[in-house]
Formats: sequence, C-alpha cells, structure tokens
Amino acid sequence: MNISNIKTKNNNAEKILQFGEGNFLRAFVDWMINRLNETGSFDGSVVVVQPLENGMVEKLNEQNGLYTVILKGIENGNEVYNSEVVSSISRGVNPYKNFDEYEKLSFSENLKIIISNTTEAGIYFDETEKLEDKPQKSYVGKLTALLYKRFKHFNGDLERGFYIIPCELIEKNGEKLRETILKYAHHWNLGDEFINWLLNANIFYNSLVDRIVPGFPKDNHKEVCDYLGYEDDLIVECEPFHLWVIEGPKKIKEVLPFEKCNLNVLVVDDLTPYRTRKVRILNGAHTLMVPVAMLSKLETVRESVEDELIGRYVKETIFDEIVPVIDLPENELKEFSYAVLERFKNPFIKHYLSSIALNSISKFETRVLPTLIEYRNNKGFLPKNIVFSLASLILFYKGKGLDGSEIKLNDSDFVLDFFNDVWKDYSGDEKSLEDVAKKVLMNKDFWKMDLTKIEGLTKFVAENMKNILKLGIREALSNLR
Ligand SMILES: NC(=O)c1ccc[n+]([C@@H]2O[C@H](COP(=O)([O-])OP(=O)(O)OC[C@H]3O[C@@H](n4cnc5c(N)ncnc54)[C@H](O)[C@@H]3O)[C@@H](O)[C@H]2O)c1
Ligand SMILES: O=P(O)(O)OC[C@@H](O)[C@@H](O)[C@H](O)[C@H](O)CO
Repeated sequence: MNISNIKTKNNNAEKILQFGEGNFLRAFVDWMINRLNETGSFDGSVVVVQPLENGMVEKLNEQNGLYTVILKGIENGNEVYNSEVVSSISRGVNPYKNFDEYEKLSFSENLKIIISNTTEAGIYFDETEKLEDKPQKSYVGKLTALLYKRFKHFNGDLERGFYIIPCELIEKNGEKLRETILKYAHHWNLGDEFINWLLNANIFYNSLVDRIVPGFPKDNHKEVCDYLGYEDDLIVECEPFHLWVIEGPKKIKEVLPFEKCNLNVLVVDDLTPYRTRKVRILNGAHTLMVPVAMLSKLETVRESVEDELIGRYVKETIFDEIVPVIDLPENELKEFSYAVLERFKNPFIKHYLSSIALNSISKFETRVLPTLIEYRNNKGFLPKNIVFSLASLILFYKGKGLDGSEIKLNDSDFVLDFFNDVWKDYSGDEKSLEDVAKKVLMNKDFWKMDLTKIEGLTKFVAENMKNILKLGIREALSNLR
C-alpha cells in the first residue's frame, strides 16, 4: 500500500506559500503546521513551490502531498522513535513546468505567509534576470515578480501583503531577503508605489532554525517502509529537538499560534543572543572537536562525546570556556548545553566528523574564535582547551594524521595552498614549528585579524603543537594545564 491511500488529503485553505521542498522544511515547518492543524488552531495548508528546475514536487504530488516524518533520538533521557504522517502540504508547484499554475499564486486571497529555505546559496541578486522571465532563475527574482504581480492585481491594497519568514542559515536572513528584493525592484524599475507597498504591506522576519535532519533513510528505506506498513518515498528522519526563533512583530503569534501545541517556537525582539548561543555552543563544539577527535582517529560526533577523554574535553570546553562569555542567563545556557550534548549522543544519527570538517578554517573563525577573543578579554588569560583545538587544527591541515596516514582536507583552494606551502617549509625542529604557528596565526584572510597580536597566543599554540607531536594527541590532551 502507498501512503497516498492511507490518509485523506486535508482540504484546508492554502495560507502558506513555501519556496523549497527539501528535507529540512518538510521535517520542520511543515511538520509544525501539521501539529497546528491537529489542534485546530490554524486550519491552513502549505502550497510548495520548487525553486529549482529539478526537485521533489512531482513525487510529492504523486503521494498526494503526504509523507512521513520520523523523530529519532533521546529526549529527557528517554529513547524516542515516533512516526507521523504529515498532511499539511496541499500540493507542489513546479514553475518551470506549470508556469500558469504558479503565476495564479500571486492572486490568491487566502495566502498570508511566505516561508523559504533555499540553502545559504539561495538568496542572491542576478542582474541578468527579467520581470518577464517565466520563471526567473533565482528564488528572490521569482519572489519579487510574484509580489509585483500581487501588488498590481490588488491595486496596492495594504491588506494583501505577507508575513515573510525565511529560514536560510544566513545572518539577518529577513533583512537580506528584503534588501535583495529591493535591488530587483530598482533594477526592474518597478516604481516607488510598489516599493512603498513592499515595505509597508509586508513584514520581513529574521529567523533562526535548529534541528538536525539527516533526511531520507537511504540505507534501510525498505526496512522502514515494512515497519510503517506502507510505501513512502519521501520519508524524512530527524531528531526530536527543534527550535525556531523568529525576530520581529509579535503579530505572527496570532497567525501561527505555535504555543497552542507546545512547539519550541520563540518570537523575540532580537534573535542575536539565540544565534550566538547556537553558533558558539552547538556549531562551535562541533568545529572545535573535529581536529582533536579526528587526530585521535574517531569518526563520528557520537563516538567523540562518548569517548572518556575527548568527551570530557568537549564538555569542559562548552561549560568552562564557551558558556561564560555568552551574554544570556547562565541557567538557559547550561540547559541548552546539556541538550546539545544529549543531541550529540543521539544513537540513531551517524554524524561524521569529516562532513563537519568541511571549510574548518572559516568555521573556526566564525564559530570558535570569537569565544577565544572574548574569553581572553574578560578573564585576562587564554582558554586552554580552545587553544589546544587551534593547535590541533593547524596540525590537521598538514593533511596527515599523527601516524602519517592521509587526511582528506576539504576547504577552499586558497586555504589548502597556504597550508601546503607552510608545511613544506617545516624542518622538524621546534623553531620551525613556531614559525608554522606564527604564519598561520598572522593570516588575516583566515581570521580577519592578525592573531599573533594576541599576547601569548603564538607561544601557547606552538607549545601545544610540540606536545601533540611529541606525546600524541591523547597524552598531550591528558597533560593539558
Ligand atoms: N539538514 C539539516 O540537518 C539542517 C539543519 C538546519 C539547517 N539546515 C539548512 O537547511 C538547508 C537545506 O537543507 P535540506 O536538508 O532541506 O537540503 P535539501 O537538499 O533536502 O533541500 C534543499 C532545498 O534548497 C533548494 N535549493 C538548493 N539550492 C538552491 C538555489 N541555489 N536556489 C534556490 N533554491 C535552492 C532546493 O530546491 C531544495 O528545495 C541547508 O542549507 C542547511 O544548511 C539543514
Ligand atoms: O551544516 P554545516 O556544515 O554548516 O555545520 C555542521 C553542523 O555544525 C551543523 O549541520 C549542525 O548540525 C546544524 O546547524 C544543527 O542545526
């Protein structure tokens, strides 16, 4: 039996227009709307637009908009394995194949909200696009044309704007989206009246999303379908944890009353602290554990946090070095940190360190370095664990494990070329090791500043590198003072 035969499609009015049909949105926003509908507090459905020519909406329509979300993990110490059929999506629209169907969405009287997740690559301006394109190539080009057609159709009626909530993992995503639409509006000469309507009838929210979504169970799809008792080609697996922080006017709470179904959605005046919390604790811990754990020959996040030595190191770094320099209530930070550690231990998710290692230099700069600098400024001395990670990172970028085995580095060419040159000049003695540390730390293209200017850092990093090479990573870590 196919999933389309097991549940009838909902007939709720289409209130949400969603750009993106990927795993994340289906396991996060559409899953939340499904929960809202179940409580009777929304009675709306989502019409999904496929932003690229190729995608999943055909499959989504074949399944009548239905698919299964499987929540897998540990919550409050208990194992969770819970499947839900999500029926909040009314249909999928491919603007490349059915432009007329897509264009009609501009004139819909029911649509009130626009959601998107087109990845970090989706929000950009392309000057070659035209208003007449059917459709424009980019997401923002498509959205600008859609908004303009709506503005014209409803004669600039201020009641016909949208609540616009992008979910792309970009800082100030709502502001960035609005700025990019304005670029198109000017480029296409859409006029001041349209620009006034855009700015006054529509509300752009910044938002931050958090949920680990490994997605489709490609390794054991058949087994999962056998367990569910039906065929579903759009199953999405994810962790139970979810957090959506929305920054902007509180009105959105009336339209999407998530508190009625206990969902972890916060509407706030400033999401910066939440972003800082997530990026520094969750993403920061991921990034700083990578070189240390990979040089110890560990492969996944779970293995690392369950390893006695590395696990203790990660926990200590979070609680002793990261948390003390975030400007949020300490109890909230600690609660979040414990939850993150629990998420890292999720026995159902194989999160490879090698995938997190991608672009480690820029990730270290944005996710870890701010902690190092603020800690140094606040306490007057350097955070030893983060410095240890930085030393390990420089050794990691030799592209060789401590036993000489190959490490496949994945980063921009300019980063790889730089390390290649730096390590080529290394002669093996202590002075030369300090030179390596110095050259890396003074590279402003990596760190946006000269890190050798931080008193004592070069010496401390070089000392850690020396210990790691002499004693091995585990012993050097055990001896860390
Ligand atoms: N999967 C996770 O664990 C997770 C967690 C939090 C945030 N995210 C973020 O969500 C984003 C999507 O992840 P996913 O798991 O849904 O991926 P996915 O591959 O399942 O979906 C990607 C979606 O983005 C669209 N897209 C891709 N490139 C685009 C472009 N250049 N222009 C317009 N649209 C484009 C695709 O059409 C598709 O709808 C990622 O950028 C990721 O950083 C993912
Ligand atoms: O997705 P990346 O490569 O930018 O970062 C790796 C992880 O830190 C990240 O995927 C987190 O698991 C995610 O941000 C959780 O919401």
